Amino acid sequence: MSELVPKSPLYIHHAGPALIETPLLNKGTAFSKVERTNFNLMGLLPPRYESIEEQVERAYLQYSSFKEAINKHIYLRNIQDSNETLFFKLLNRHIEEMMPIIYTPTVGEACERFSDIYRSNRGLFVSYTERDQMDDILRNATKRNVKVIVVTDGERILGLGDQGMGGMGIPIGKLSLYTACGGISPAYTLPITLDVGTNNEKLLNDPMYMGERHKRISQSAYDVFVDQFIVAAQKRWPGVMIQFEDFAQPNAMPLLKRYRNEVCCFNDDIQGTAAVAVGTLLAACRKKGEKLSEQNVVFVGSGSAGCGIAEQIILQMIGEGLTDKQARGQVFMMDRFGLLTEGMTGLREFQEALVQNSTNLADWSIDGEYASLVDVMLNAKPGILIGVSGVPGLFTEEAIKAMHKGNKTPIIFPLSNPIKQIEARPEQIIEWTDGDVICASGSPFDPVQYKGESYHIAQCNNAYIFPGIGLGVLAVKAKIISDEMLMATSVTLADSSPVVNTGDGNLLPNLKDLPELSKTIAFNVAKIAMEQGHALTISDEELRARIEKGFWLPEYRPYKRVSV
Ligand SMILES: O=C([O-])CC(=O)C(=O)O
Ligand SMILES: [Mg+2]
Repeated sequence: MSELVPKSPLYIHHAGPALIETPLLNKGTAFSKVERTNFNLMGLLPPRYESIEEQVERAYLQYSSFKEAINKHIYLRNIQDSNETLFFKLLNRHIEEMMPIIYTPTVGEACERFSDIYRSNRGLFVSYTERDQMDDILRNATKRNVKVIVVTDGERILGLGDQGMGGMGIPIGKLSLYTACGGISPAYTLPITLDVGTNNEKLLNDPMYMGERHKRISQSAYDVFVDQFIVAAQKRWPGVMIQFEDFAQPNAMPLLKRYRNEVCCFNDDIQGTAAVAVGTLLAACRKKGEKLSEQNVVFVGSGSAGCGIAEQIILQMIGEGLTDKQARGQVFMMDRFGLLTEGMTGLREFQEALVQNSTNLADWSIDGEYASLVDVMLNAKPGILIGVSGVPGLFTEEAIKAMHKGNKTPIIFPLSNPIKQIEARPEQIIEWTDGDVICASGSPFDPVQYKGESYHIAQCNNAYIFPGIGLGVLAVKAKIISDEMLMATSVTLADSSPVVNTGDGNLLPNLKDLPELSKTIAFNVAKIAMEQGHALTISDEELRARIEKGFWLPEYRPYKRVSV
């Protein structure tokens, strides 16, 4: 359809080699004869004129010649750094195959080996030692009209811990999905890494490591530095949306609290993961014909992601009629010491609100001093188990079997990424429950074959959520991102569950349907933003038209030269 609509020309200054070397503008062999003449490109390209379709075909052949996922990743990143339109066309064509390559799980390895596989620059590296030049650094961004920033400090990359400057792979991967699935033009996106050092000894001792070679700076210096960055970014691109990504627990929640009412921002690991988890849980409960508020829920992992999901579940349960106290009584948080209970010391503020009180546990029988996962399974008889620990193997056979004994068709989500950090693999969970389970994971898995049946594993990943948030925020220029806007994303996701809607099919929409889902999420997010007075007010038709018209598609536009 889009091919049939004549594209309006883009007026550009670049010409000659500089044009071919600008990834946002480069068309490679697709530059027409007229363009090659007008922009001084004659002789710089092989003589044949190709369509983007032909370019995609060649790129896919080259891509397929690589066996290892990391080499495929390097190849795709190279295309992205030389021709963004082609990169996104290729990605759109093969999203199911390529998402695990540009995103989790392969992006985890790309972060761990960032310095080894480094090819060319993308985004901004804002390092602590260069903080006096912050404004200059931001001015150097090759994109002038930035609307979405994903920023990390590399301290908690997926479940892989501190990757220092190598964490940059994550903002790059997330923003690729903003474009591929959320239609945000790559001209509007900017990945940023705040390099404040690393406590990863392996990196500090690695001669190849390209980041700042010192331990992470002190908390007080860190707070001032992040503040300086947020202020500078808002000054450079007023109203820019900022997604905090993969910050470690001690900083993630405080940063969110500090900025969420001041600037348009959210934390993907706390709020994005909570939104996708609640949306997927709502769909799973509807599939069972039950309510979320009827379930006991157990978390393995009580960091900011786990507690973020727990609070969102509690809100949902309250919405379904429970009191706050009743809802909290149904949510059980475990960390490395066992179940979080009243009176435990050393808990963070956001964990304090989620401890179990002793009256609730009065009739529990447990083996040791603290309740183990098996104890919790046997006593709480949860319908839902969620893993956000980053520790592989924590869902043991004994615990899963104990859960299944107390609950028919349990809902089990091992969400830790990448795959090597997962609490239990889907095929194990299916075997231990004899196939009587609803399972979703954070990273992608092939369908599991068990006793002649095929089990599709939903990928309960915040990628279902954040592209739509960005699209909605941009459509109405939202000033902040409220809890209600996030809640709307969960409900939208649950409402688009194929199995809920048709009684058949998967728990979550297919990845190739993400652009359409993002548009619906964007519409619902923007509506709430307008209702709450966080955005400009426009009619539904206008909103729909903006989302549709603003949705960037990877097609080459004709170029005209800016006359000087
Ligand atoms: O990046 C992903 O796949 C999901 C996520 O935010 C995380 O695990 O930190
Ligand atoms: Mg993350």
